[in-house]
Amino acid sequence: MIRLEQISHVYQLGKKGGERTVPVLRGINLQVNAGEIVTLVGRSGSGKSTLLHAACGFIRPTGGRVIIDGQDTTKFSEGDWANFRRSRIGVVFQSFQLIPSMTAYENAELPLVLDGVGEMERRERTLQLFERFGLTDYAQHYPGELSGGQQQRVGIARALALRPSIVFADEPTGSLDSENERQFLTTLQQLNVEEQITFLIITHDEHVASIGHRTVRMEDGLLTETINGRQSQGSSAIDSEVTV
Ligand SMILES: Nc1ncnc2c1ncn2[C@@H]1O[C@H](COP(=O)(O)OP(=O)(O)OP(=O)(O)O)[C@@H](O)[C@H]1O
Repeated sequence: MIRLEQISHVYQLGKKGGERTVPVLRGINLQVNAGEIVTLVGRSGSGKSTLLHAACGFIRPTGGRVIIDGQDTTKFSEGDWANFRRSRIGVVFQSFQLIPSMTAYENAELPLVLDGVGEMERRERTLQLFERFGLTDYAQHYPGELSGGQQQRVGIARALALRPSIVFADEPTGSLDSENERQFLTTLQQLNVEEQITFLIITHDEHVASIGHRTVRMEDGLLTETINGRQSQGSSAIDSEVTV
C-alpha cells in the first residue's frame, strides 16, 4: 500500500537554487491500496511527474510523508531508497530509458545483475518475462532495432525483473500506437489480477485512465477523484481516500 500524506513540493530555481521558488504540490493526500490500479490525470505542468517522483524517492518532497507497505520513507538515505526500490518498486517511463549499447535481453536482465542474482536464475526469469511479453525472438536485438511497442515491453520486463509489488508508470503509452497501447493495457491488467501488482499510472489518455479502479485528477497542486467502478482484487476502492 502507498500512502502519501500532506505531500508538498517547491522547486528552487536560479543558479544558486533559491532565486525563485515554484510551488508545485500543495498538501496531497492519496492512498493506493495493495492490488489497486490508480490512474493520475491532469493538465501539463500540474505536478503529476513531481508527485510520482516523490512517491518513488527520485526527489525528496519539501513536506509530507511517503509511507509504503508501512515503512515511513521520510528518513531514508538515498542508499536506503535505492535498496527499497530494488526490493519492491518497478518504474516504467514514457521514453523507455533503455541502454542503447545493450541488447533487449541485457537491458531487462540488468536489475538482476545489479542485485547479485545468479546467472541461471537471471536467465530463467528474463526468458520467462520475454515469453510473456512476446519478446523471445527479439532478445538479441538492440533498442534501435526494436519498434516503440517492443521497446516499451522490454522496459516493463526490466521493471518487473525483480518482482516488484508496486509499479509506478509515467505516461507508459505515450509513444505507442493504438494496437500496442491495447496490448500494453491488457498485460498490465493481467499483472494486476494474476500477481496483485499495485499500479500508479500517469496518463493524458482517457482510455488509459479508464483502466484504473480509480482516477485522480491533479489541479493546482491538489487532487480530486473519480471512481471508475471497477473493484480491485486487493481491497475495496471505498477504503481508499483522497483528501482535497
Ligand atoms: N527540476 C525542476 N526544477 C524546477 N521546476 C520544475 C522541475 N521539474 C518540474 N518543474 C516545474 O514543476 C511544474 C510541474 O511539473 P511536472 O513535470 O510535475 O508536471 P506534469 O503534470 O507531470 O506535466 P506533463 O503532463 O507535461 O508531464 C512545472 O511548472 C514544471 O515547469
